[in-house]
Amino acid sequence: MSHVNQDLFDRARSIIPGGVNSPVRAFGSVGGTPRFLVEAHGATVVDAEGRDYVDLVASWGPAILGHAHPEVVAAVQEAAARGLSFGASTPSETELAEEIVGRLRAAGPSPLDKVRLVSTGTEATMTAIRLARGATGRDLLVKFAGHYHGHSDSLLAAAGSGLATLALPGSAGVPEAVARQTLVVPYNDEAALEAVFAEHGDSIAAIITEAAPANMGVVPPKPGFNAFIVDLAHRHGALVIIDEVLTGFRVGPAGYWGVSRRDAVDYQPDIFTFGKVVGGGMPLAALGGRAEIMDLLAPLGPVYQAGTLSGNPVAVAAGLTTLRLATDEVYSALDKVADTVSIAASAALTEAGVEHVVQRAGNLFSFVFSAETAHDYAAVQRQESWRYPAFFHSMLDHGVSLPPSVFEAWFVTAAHDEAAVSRILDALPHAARAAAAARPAP
Ligand SMILES: Cc1ncc(COP(=O)(O)O)c(C=O)c1O
Ligand SMILES: NCC(=O)CCC(=O)O
Repeated sequence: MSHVNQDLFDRARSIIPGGVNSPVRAFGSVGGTPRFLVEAHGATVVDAEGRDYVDLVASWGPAILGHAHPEVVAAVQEAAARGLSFGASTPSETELAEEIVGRLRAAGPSPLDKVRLVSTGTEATMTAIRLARGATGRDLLVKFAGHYHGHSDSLLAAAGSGLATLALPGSAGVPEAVARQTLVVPYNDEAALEAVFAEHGDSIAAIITEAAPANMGVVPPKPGFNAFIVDLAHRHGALVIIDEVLTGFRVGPAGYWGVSRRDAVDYQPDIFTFGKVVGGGMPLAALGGRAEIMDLLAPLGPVYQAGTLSGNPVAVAAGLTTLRLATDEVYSALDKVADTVSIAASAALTEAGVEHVVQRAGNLFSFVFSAETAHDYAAVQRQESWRYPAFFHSMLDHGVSLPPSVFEAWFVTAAHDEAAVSRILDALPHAARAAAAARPAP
């Protein structure tokens, strides 16, 4: 038995808190040794012991074309050879902004006129909130329980992703005065949202929502819920921030907003946030909205936002090339892989007698170990989540890397070809039987 991953983890833990630079990587809720990755191509990741896995994490979303797509790598190499960072405007950042705006416009009348590039999803949502507060002159923010919008102070209350995995209600270090400015509402609950607006409507700057939540597992909005949010907020003079950091340009060419339009659901939010796919695997994210809101940002307006590495030319090259390669055919391929894998996983769980529901939003999906579809964070938390570690480790033993938490979506890529999918399908029955045999901790 090789101990390379364990040795690397021990060494990392002695010098990096928890051995990781982002908590979700630590295998905290599934146990065992995180795989230290050294390479990734297409649908495959390779660990430091030389073992390869079919990857269903996709760098938590960005790798929509698969890892190290040759054209993306070539674009990055070319850009790098011309200079890593200038701290000045470049032609390509305007091209990327045009590509983002154009994608939404192609899907219908769009509230996205202007875009600013930043480096992480956290920065995008943090800036969006500041902008909403600047635009409205109000302080309160409404977010939904189980949604994750990055790790800025205002957004860690009842957050999904790593906080769900580690069962943390929020974070230490957030000043009470800041925490009080965030009101948390159960998701998909129109009455609860109306009650919050009835009480605080005059003071609410914005509601922020994941376009389709995928950080407590996947919990799609009920039909019309996003439109309801926008209508209610606008009636009270509040703005709506649609967070598409995870869904944007992954579930469709115009993100989940575009998917909703295809289903004849129209809503016009005020600010969008994007990340992950838009940077093609490099640190790049964006926020955008109507011109009169975006022009409140410095240097035109009074809302300050900046970044030494914002619009970094190497990251822009990765993002622009990725988006240009992410054609309608790519999105159809992703949908098909998502269908095949989710149906097969469900069949395997049924065959093994494990109660579960497939939760799905576009090509994003996950499973709750429960008899009922989950519409909110409380329902997701009620599932038999103790079944997941056995399921996860069985998949890993059979060469498939899943997100190491039941509270995360599974990510497919356009590089999941027949061979990759058949490896997943072969692994599933074993994992389903392991989930069936699992028992809750005493
Ligand atoms: C919906 C959503 N918003 C924001 C973020 C934060 O992005 P980042 O990790 O790039 O800061 C994430 C994921 O990390 C996310 O899934
Ligand atoms: N769904 C979880 C994420 O997207 C976050 C990844 C991270 O925080 O490392």
